Amino acid sequence: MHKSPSGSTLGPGGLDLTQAFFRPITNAAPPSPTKRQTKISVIGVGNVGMAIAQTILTQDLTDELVLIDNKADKLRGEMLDLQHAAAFLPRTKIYASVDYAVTAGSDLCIITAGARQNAGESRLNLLQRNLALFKSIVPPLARYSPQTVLLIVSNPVDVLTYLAWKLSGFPSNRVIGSGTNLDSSRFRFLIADHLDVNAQDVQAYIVGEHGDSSVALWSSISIGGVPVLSFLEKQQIAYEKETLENIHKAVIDSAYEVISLKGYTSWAIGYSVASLARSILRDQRKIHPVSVLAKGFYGISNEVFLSLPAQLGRGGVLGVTNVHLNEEELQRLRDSAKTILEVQTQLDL
Ligand SMILES: NC(=O)C1=CN([C@@H]2O[C@H](COP(=O)(O)OP(=O)(O)OC[C@H]3O[C@@H](n4cnc5c(N)ncnc54)[C@H](O)[C@@H]3O)[C@@H](O)[C@H]2O)C=CC1
Ligand SMILES: CC(=O)C(=O)O
Repeated sequence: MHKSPSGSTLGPGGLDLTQAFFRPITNAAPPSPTKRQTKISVIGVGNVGMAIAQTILTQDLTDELVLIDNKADKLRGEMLDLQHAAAFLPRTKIYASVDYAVTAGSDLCIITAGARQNAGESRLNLLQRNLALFKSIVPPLARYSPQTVLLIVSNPVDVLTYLAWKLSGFPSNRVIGSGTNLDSSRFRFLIADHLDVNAQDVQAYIVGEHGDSSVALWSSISIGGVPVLSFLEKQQIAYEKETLENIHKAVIDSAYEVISLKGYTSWAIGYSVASLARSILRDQRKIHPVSVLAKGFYGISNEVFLSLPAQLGRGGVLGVTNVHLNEEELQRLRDSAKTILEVQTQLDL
């Protein structure tokens, strides 16, 4: 920028930017003082963080998007690359910094930073690698945004959600793990594919650990309002338990397969987390299977986070649905809680 002889600012080509010619809109109303800006911070700009960021942008879920990572060059590169799409996207201010001060006043902080699985590796194996990292991430986030909702995505997501709860000192309703929202989408896709219906018409939940001990709630599946298992039983159509188990196994194997093929998973988790961001920030009161403090539900007496169908809104978790579990599902859910608890006891807080 240069100055003209009159002292006004000159833009590219020496054009005087203060001339009326450059004011594209005249008599514009001043910005509304009552409009509340929404701010989302995404911590970690790897495959998952960027898939989430770009889905949030395309779905117009926030006024400000902040990116944080400890790799300054990659971070700036990702920020610029997204900013350069401004002409094709809803208007969103995008910032990036290695300094957590930029996250101040966030409504939602999404943590995706950390190590990911190698091919064939369990999520639970990542705990020690991501523990130290969370100790450096959660306290500054909580300090700069004391009213925020924390949404944890890094794995092992259930144990790290518990850790984030402890490190933040937040009430449990404001600390949520993305949990089995993704597994349930994979489940709905596979059921829909099997029955040749639309996945959006399939209501079906995977609960428990986001991982190998997850639990499929077969007894509560419905399609277009028709409860599947009781319908099949009443019609005396022998439903194959093995087919059902195979679908659940395919859900568990999904991430392993994608990781062995492309090295990581990203697009589905991007959409999954954007759906959670929408329900929280737009106070949708929608039910999602997400990782919540499970103590007191279904006979679970320990402080563990695992996925249950929960109602999400502006305050975070508004409640947990009283979905009916049969004896087998109940036992599997308690076993899943035990698996998570065993890993959690390795935490050195
Ligand atoms: N909960 C879920 O459903 C899913 C969870 N994940 C998990 O998400 C995490 C991220 O996966 P990817 O993005 O594929 O990994 P990635 O390796 O592509 O990205 C990780 C990012 O974290 C950053 N990072 C590392 N240490 C940091 C620190 N101290 N502060 C700030 N940033 C830091 C890295 O620089 C990198 O940009 C993994 O733990 C993975 O297992 C992945 C898919 C689904
Ligand atoms: C990596 C992972 O947790 C998933 O895609 O389910």
